[in-house]
Formats: sequence, structure tokens, C-alpha cells
Amino acid sequence: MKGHADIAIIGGSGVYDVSLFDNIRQIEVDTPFGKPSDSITVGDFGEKKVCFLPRHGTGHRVSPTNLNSRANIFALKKLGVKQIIAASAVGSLKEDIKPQDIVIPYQIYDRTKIRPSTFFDQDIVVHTGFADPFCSGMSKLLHKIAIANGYNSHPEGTYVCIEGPQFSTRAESNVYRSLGFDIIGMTAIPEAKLAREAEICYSTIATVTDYDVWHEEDVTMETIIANVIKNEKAVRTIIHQALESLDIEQDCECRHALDGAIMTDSEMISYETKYRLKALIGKYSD
Ligand SMILES: CSC[C@H]1O[C@H](OP(=O)(O)O)[C@H](O)[C@@H]1O
Ligand SMILES: Nc1ncnc2[nH]cnc12
Repeated sequence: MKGHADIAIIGGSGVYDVSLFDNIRQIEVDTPFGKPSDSITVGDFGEKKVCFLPRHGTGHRVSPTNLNSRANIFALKKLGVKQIIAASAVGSLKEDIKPQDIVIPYQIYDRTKIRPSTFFDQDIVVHTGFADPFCSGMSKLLHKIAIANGYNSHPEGTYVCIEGPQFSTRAESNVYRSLGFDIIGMTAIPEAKLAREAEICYSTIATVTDYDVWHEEDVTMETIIANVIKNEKAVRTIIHQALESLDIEQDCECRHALDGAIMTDSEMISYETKYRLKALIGKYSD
């Protein structure tokens, strides 16, 4: 691996390349948790060092359950990433959130079942705050940009993350609606949790592809793919303008998430663990 990036884009369904960077190189990054979903494209955006990772791999090979999110986020941390903009295709749980709208989620409700969702599962115990799972500064910026470009953007949506890969039953969809959730997807968890553990600011541009089964006869891939294609321009526009505006020097509380969160006595953490997780805990452990 040879590369550095301050800002990362994680592409979701239909976003496998943002074509916004100059001087691009593909790099392979290895991590203690294995390999990320694909090689990472590093490049320049003006003065900024940026990178791109397709969440499901090129050609959409990795299902939500099998995503190695630990490797994906660890690899970005190793590159020096401080801010992640994630793109995600979602279903809507509300009438006024229409297909092709944008939602910038501010909360997540976790309905996943079988995903490793922490870096700290061996020899070290860490409890990070996750009350507000997205970076509020970045999310406000994304919403502002979406509105300024004429998109129907909803700030502050709650994203319910299901295990998938099957879509929900009608009963489940109606329960999520009765609980007041706004959008539904399969990938925000554990990505957002791991970004917090890695002290990286993390925000999502959720693009609506369907109304989920509470509203539709059935969720079909035909509808979803048609809207994924229509949503692509919005995602690219918002990312482009966000990259212009983001200030990597500006401090944020997301970047101090491990401060005071490590419960284990430093002397009890093995040398191997300190070495293995150096990119995450190096600044807190001697
Ligand atoms: C393409 S439909 C279901 C699929 O789309 C979303 O993925 P992503 O968040 O990576 O855009 C959803 O979470 C499912 O994985
Ligand atoms: N209805 C839906 N449920 C779960 N994930 C989705 N991604 C896009 N639409 C979805």
C-alpha cells in the first residue's frame, strides 16, 4: 500500500465509480481484518487527497451481510481518512419521502443480526458513544447542497437497517412505519459504528429508490435499478460540491470518539493487540 487520503467516498448500489478525481491510482490495502471490498481508488480533488471504495465491490459482488465493513473502514483509517461520505440506496417508509428524493439520515435503528460490528473484540474493551451516529456538521452540509441544487432533500431521517438480503415482509414494513422510521436499507450498520470507532466523521447521502412493501405491491429490482440510475447524477453532484466545501482541518467530536472510551487497563492490553490496532488506538496507548 502506498497512498494517503483525507476524505473517502463509499459508493453504494449503482455507485461504483465517482469519476471526480485527478491523478488516480488503484491501491490494494490489507488490514488485520482482511481485505476491503475492492481496491481503493486514490486521487486528487484540487488540493484535497481523496479516495473511493465501492462498498459491494466492482460488479456488486458482496451482499450486505457479507460485507467486510471492518476491513473497509480500517483500510480507510490506514490511508489517513478523516471524513467519509457514504452513498446508499434506500426504500421509503413515508408517503412524503418519494422515490428519487434524498434523505440525509441522522438516526439509525439496528435490526441486523449477524454482523461483526466492533474492531475491539479481542483483549480490549471499548465503549464508544453512538447516540448520534452521523456527523452532524457533514450531514448539514450535504442537506444544504442537495437543497441548493433543487433536490427534494429531507434532513434528519431515521434509517432502519435490516439484515437482508431479502426485503422486508409487509408486517415488518408496517411495524417500522408505526415506529416512525423514515427509510430502510441494509448497509448503514455496522459501517457507521465502525467509522465512529475509527474516529472518522461519517455521513450518508441516502437516495430513495422505492416505497418498500407497505406501499407497493412488492419491491422489485426493476423499480430499484431504474431509480438507482436516475439518482446517480444527484449523488455525483452532491459529492462534488461537498468535496469542494469540506474543511479537513476543522475539528469535530467524531474524531475524539475513543477519548475515555477504552475500559481496559493499558498494561493489560497485549503488545500484539496494540500493534494490530495501532491505526485506531495508537494515540491512546503507549
Ligand atoms: C439494490 S437494492 C438493496 C441494496 O441497496 C442498498 O445498498 P447500498 O446501501 O450499498 O446502496 C441496500 O442497503 C441493499 O444492500
Ligand atoms: N425497500 C428496501 N428495503 C431494504 N433495502 C433497500 N434498499 C433499497 N430499497 C430497499
